[in-house]
Amino acid sequence: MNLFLSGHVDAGKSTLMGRLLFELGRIDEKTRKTNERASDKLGKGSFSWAWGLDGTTEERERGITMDIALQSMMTPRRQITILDAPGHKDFVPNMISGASQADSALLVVDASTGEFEAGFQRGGQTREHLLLVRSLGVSQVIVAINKLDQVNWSRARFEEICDALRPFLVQSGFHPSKTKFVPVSAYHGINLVSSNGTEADGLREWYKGPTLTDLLDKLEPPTRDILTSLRFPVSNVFRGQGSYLSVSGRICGGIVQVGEKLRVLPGDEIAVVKSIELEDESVPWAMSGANVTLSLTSIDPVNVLVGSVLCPPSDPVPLATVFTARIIVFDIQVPITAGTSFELFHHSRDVPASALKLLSTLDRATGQVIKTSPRYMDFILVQIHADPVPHFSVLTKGTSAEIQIGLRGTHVGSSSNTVVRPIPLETFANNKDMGRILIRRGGETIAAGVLQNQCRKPHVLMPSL
Ligand SMILES: Nc1nc2c(ncn2[C@@H]2O[C@H](COP(=O)(O)OP(=O)(O)OP(=O)(O)O)[C@@H](O)[C@H]2O)c(=O)[nH]1
Repeated sequence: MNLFLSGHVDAGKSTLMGRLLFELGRIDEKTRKTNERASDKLGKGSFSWAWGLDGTTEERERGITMDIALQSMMTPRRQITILDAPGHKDFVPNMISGASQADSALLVVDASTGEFEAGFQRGGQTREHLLLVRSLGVSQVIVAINKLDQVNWSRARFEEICDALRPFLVQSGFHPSKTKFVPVSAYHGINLVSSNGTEADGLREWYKGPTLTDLLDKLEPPTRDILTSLRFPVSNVFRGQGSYLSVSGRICGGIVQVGEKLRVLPGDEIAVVKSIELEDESVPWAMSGANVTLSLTSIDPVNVLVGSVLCPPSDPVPLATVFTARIIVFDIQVPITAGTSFELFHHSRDVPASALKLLSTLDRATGQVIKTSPRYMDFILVQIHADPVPHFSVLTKGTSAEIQIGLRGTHVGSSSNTVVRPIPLETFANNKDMGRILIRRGGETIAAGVLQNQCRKPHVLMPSL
């Protein structure tokens, strides 16, 4: 399973995972001691557990996670790949890339006084992460209520936080039966694998439920579509051993085998799979859902980028610059209108785009069309009279709608011309993993959606606007 670790900045995600990996035997005592000594030296002793995950020097010096760190662990019944996402607002795009590879989520919240509230208020990362994760198809979430040692293991505080989160989780689309809460102290390693020991006395007085590991062990394994054509969106590109080019990411459909020829989209290049690495082991094949690294030959590295999609030459993903999508608008202040510009996120790719047309509004619960074909005059009237009633041509918070989206051009070299480059996009009906998009504006996620269909357009040169 791919477990997406999320939460507000400093909630204790890296500490929790570092400690859990240690308790489960993935980090040995020697490494732990080395991390402890090195973090003490930098005056960051409290981050020693996080060092198991925060790998780069900058991350360690700043004490924050910036990129997606991958780790794996075994609980008694599950093999879990952890995607540790950055909690800091500036790194939400990295987080989206991680969330789009996940099957389930572990949300860490800080129970200390005022901290949960800061993360949960509007603009806090707890809300945004939950919405994003659900929009990207994750339906199971475990909420670890952390740092309970700081509030004397208060049962009232634990329940207060559960009560605040429950309605929000339901509103965001998580089914209550797939939402679990667990009290923990990551730093002291309490209730991660066990709640034994005198330090956990305060917790045991009122809590007899499962540990975090028990809950991880009971996550429902996702179904994998292995009968569809291979879809491999590239989330990282690096030089591998020898002269090979390595790409990593999650297989979003089908099976990949060593020796297979794959088309790299966008483009006409064909690469050959030299080897496949899964969980640090070389394997002859891997299937949908696995996070793998592929070594490629016969390919010029300039043709493979983060966001490229690898697929069989006989069944390529369609390329598009214009397409329709069904979206749900998040809690926004400035409405979306025809012409609104934004950043479109699709797996690890983000491109400038805009809403070309608002086609219809939909009932959020049933998906039924409420209104279609808005007239342009309606839009003008709304603007002139500043009509406060949410109108079809203006998408306000909470609305669901079908819209047409067009990619915008990017400048090429020093010329004033912009090029609209088509990107590989597959409909949600064809492949659920490949058909999801997120829309962000000014550093804030304003909507999430699924792809309905693509309008194929030739690769065109457009004058800059
Ligand atoms: N008292 C106490 N402190 C904790 C606990 N868990 C984490 N901390 C402290 O909280 C601080 C932040 O922990 P991190 O693990 O770096 O937090 P994070 O959520 O990974 O932060 P980002 O990577 O910046 O998003 C560190 O000083 C930890 O020692 C806990 O259970 N109890």
